[in-house]
Amino acid sequence: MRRRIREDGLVPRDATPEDPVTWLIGLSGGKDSVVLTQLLAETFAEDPRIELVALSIHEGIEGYRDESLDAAEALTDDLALRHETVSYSEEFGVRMDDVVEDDPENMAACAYCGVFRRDLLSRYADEYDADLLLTGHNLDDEAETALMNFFEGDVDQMAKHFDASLGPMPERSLTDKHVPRAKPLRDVPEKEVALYARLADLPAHITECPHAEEAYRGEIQELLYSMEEAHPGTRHSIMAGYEQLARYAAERVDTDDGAYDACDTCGAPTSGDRCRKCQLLSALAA
Ligand SMILES: Nc1ncnc2c1ncn2[C@@H]1O[C@H](COP(=O)(O)OP(=O)(O)OP(=O)(O)O)[C@@H](O)[C@H]1O
Repeated sequence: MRRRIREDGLVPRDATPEDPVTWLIGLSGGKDSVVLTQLLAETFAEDPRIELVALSIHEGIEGYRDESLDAAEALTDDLALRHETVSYSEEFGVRMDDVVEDDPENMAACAYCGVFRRDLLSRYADEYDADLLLTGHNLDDEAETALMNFFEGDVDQMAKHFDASLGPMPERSLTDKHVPRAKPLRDVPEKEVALYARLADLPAHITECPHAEEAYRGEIQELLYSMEEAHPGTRHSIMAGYEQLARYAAERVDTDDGAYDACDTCGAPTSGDRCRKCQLLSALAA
């Protein structure tokens, strides 16, 4: 993780103890974000150039999220880290347990949840003046995303991925519309993250979300498991090649084509009149 942070140039050269940078960590209380938070806190405990803040989002998933937020609370207490908690119900007036029942757009639960979560992570990153938003995505998560972009033939998405979170900082085209993101655990296989959480006895909540049903991602996951078993190292080589291709794509595709506007309803950056989150909230309210 430390090598990844160094190679990606995540700590800006001009950060000083007098003028530190703020890193917002998305802390779900699951194993990946718990390990990420623990390692970042250890690494930067004595570094006055970096201020860490953890943000946990309660999606309104009874039982599941209550327990993982307890884990997040225990960890941040232990690390004496600033920890903020927000919820879909307070922010949007919806709970995922009800959204899956209503399902006005006939979509998987993760499709709603991902839009709402991204909105809150970006909004609070802005609110806390964060310079970087860090999430616990691991090697398996990233290799799945890479393969999905390949299989969907979505080169523009590869370019966006590079500029948003994948590329080394100096090589990314950054916009002032979104706080840059980073995934420092993206070289570490999921099983190794889980093992670390167990061996370090971290308070991680290791259970699958009861609403998880991303059918396509599930198929890709199966494919990756079997390829990795037959050809160890497949995930790493996918990522090495993908990063290179995404870099070339980002050089050719203008990922900030100036098409950003403010959403008519909430003011969030969007390429249309209304952002996706506001469209979904209207559909849920109808
Ligand atoms: N409820 C949440 N609150 C804050 N951050 C979140 C939340 N859910 C996800 N994230 C961020 O997005 C990353 C990837 O999400 P994913 O759905 O894989 O998480 P998870 O399986 O709930 O937990 P983890 O990845 O921490 O094991 C997480 O590692 C975390 O950084």
